[in-house]
Amino acid sequence: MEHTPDKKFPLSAKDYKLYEEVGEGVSATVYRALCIPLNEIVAIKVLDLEKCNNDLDGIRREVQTMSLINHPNLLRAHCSFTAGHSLWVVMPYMDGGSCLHLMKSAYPEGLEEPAIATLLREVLKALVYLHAHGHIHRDVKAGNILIHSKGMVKLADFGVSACMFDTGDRQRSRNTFVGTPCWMAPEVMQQLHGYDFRADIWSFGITALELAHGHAPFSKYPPMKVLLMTLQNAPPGLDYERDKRFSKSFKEMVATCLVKDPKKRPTSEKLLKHSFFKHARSADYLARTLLEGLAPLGERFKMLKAQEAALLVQNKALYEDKEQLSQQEYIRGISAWNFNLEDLKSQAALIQENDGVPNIEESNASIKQTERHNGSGRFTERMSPEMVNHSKTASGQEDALNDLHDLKGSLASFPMKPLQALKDCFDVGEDDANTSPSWDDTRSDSDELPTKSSPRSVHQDTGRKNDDDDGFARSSSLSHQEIPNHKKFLSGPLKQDTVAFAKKMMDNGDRDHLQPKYQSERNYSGPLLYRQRKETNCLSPAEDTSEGAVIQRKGRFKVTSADVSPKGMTNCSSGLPCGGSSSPMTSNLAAALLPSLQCILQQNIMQREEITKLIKYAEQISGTQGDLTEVGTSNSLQVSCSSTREKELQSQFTHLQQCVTSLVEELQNLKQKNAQLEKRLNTLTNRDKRIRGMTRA
Ligand SMILES: Nc1ncnc2c1ncn2[C@@H]1O[C@H](COP(=O)(O)OP(=O)(O)OP(=O)(O)O)[C@@H](O)[C@H]1O
Repeated sequence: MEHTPDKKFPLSAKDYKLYEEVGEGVSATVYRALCIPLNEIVAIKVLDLEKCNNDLDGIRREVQTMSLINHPNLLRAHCSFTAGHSLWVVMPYMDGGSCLHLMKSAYPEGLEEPAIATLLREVLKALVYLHAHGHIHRDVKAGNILIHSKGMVKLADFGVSACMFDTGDRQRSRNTFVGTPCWMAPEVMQQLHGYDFRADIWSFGITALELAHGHAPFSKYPPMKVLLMTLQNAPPGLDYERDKRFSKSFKEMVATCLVKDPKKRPTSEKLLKHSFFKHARSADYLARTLLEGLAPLGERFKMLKAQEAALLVQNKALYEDKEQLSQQEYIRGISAWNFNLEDLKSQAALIQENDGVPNIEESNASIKQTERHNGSGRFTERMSPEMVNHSKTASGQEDALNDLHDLKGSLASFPMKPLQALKDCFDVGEDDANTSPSWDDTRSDSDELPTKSSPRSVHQDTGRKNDDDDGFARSSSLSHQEIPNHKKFLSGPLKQDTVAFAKKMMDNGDRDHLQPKYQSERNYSGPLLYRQRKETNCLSPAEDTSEGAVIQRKGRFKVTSADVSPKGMTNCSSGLPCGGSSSPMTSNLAAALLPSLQCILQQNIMQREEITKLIKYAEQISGTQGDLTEVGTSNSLQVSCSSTREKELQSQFTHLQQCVTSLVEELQNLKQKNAQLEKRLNTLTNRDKRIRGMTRA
């Protein structure tokens, strides 16, 4: 399977015999094949050029890169040629398949650390080579790490790679979104200053997490959300609790890769020296621990594909309505995925149209545990029950609204240039069954692969497949559904659509219900500072005290008071008449006063409780109101504050604010009286004691 430069691979389709399908990509199908003259098993990637008419440059680049590179950890093409409407790329057959397939069929919960270290070290070596030669891979992920049954590891798929020394048109390719969302570095998404090889280091870190968990972080979310989460959330990483089985050095290695500032990420060369890679073992170890006992790749592929197809049938009824939405998501999940804001809007609009199903998704820990893997494709996402539920649930609405809010926030740091670039929606093209190459379905006698029984066969994992999807299982027959043009290229200003959508959501009265989750669920890092401000509910030292101390802050509203602190109370009493200077009183009088003083104290306590309750209630109302007002003032949503409900809430809030203020005043008065009475009582008690003492004497 190693690249053999001396061997001349024939440049004609007739010299190859295609066997079973072993993989599928966006516009390509990969077959195990026999090179007849050389009697050698190879893999042939058949690209339908008619389907790739938008990306011929990408294909040319892939083939060019694949033939020029020369590194044991990079998949190099033997040769390539056209056959009818197709381009055939002949390459070494990696009979273990991709790491993604491997996990899907045998290790759905992820791999063990030594195996991960071994695989990643090999991938890193490939990256060192690529980066040193001025290439950025741009699509590092488990789906592109291929393994051979002898344990060799190769990084594949240069479909979206770019040369850092490119100029002109090719340089422009570094100013567009390429890659697969979950693995994509924030700077690639943002495109503020372009990006370099360090984008691969981010993807490498994500791949490490993918291998550790069996799926990439955020993989259960639709692309819009992945984009927002990557930009706004703290970088993902290995969790102290959840990932106890992994070493500190593994956690550290992942953390060094997943730093949002690309300048702070290590180079591939430096990363290779990280102590984590000392845990790496031999190729033989990989072969023994990962591949032994597995069914041949073609069988595993077939099995997974059948499972995905069954799932599609199972969910057809639910799914039908969401055809376009899911289709679009599916399209986006693949490599060379392109963001399209117009498309995102329509996706949000589609989500919004559904309602009524309770939100079960995000709070459900078991679902979290069985997060689906989107992998390099989104085939199962479009049909898994979870996905269907996602689009049907109230949480879908909620997420959509939240995402639109977030999108608005992100736009501040989101340059206009990429937004324009994004308008070219990735186009799947039309289905054309006639362009498929002819191939032989039977296994050849000359097949190099040993047929082994599979103790860890795909059957083991049937139950999980609902949640665990994979690009690998995309069926050409199923994936080629047409997207109507109006869905492919939606036009119209972003603002209007989002406003309409957000407004509808608000008019439905959903906002109140949305807020608590909206606030608790997010990790507001990044540009959305207004949210952090919103959540500030205590007085900071820098707080403006001109209006009095802020005792509560929600949104743009503040509840202020002259001074309600205990210290303030003491000060307040200082100017009041002191009981000590009053006329002499007998011990009997003091005793008579005691019960009424106790009563006042009791009342005071009860009133205090009432006020606390009212403050809490006012906080809730003001929090909601504050949020809505922020939405109302935002540029992108431009929600009008004039709805009746909002007015009602506003007057309620004002009323409550007044109540709170008067109650606070009342409380202060009572406290002052209380303090006075306490002082008088003390004086009387002292006087009483003195009198008693004198009497005794
Ligand atoms: N040489 C090979 N040997 C064995 N399997 C392969 C080989 N090349 C590719 N495959 C399988 O075929 C799948 C699709 O191939 P590839 O990634 O090149 O297509 P693609 O169109 O670029 O896909 P994607 O959009 O997911 O990146 C791979 O994920 C892998 O499982």
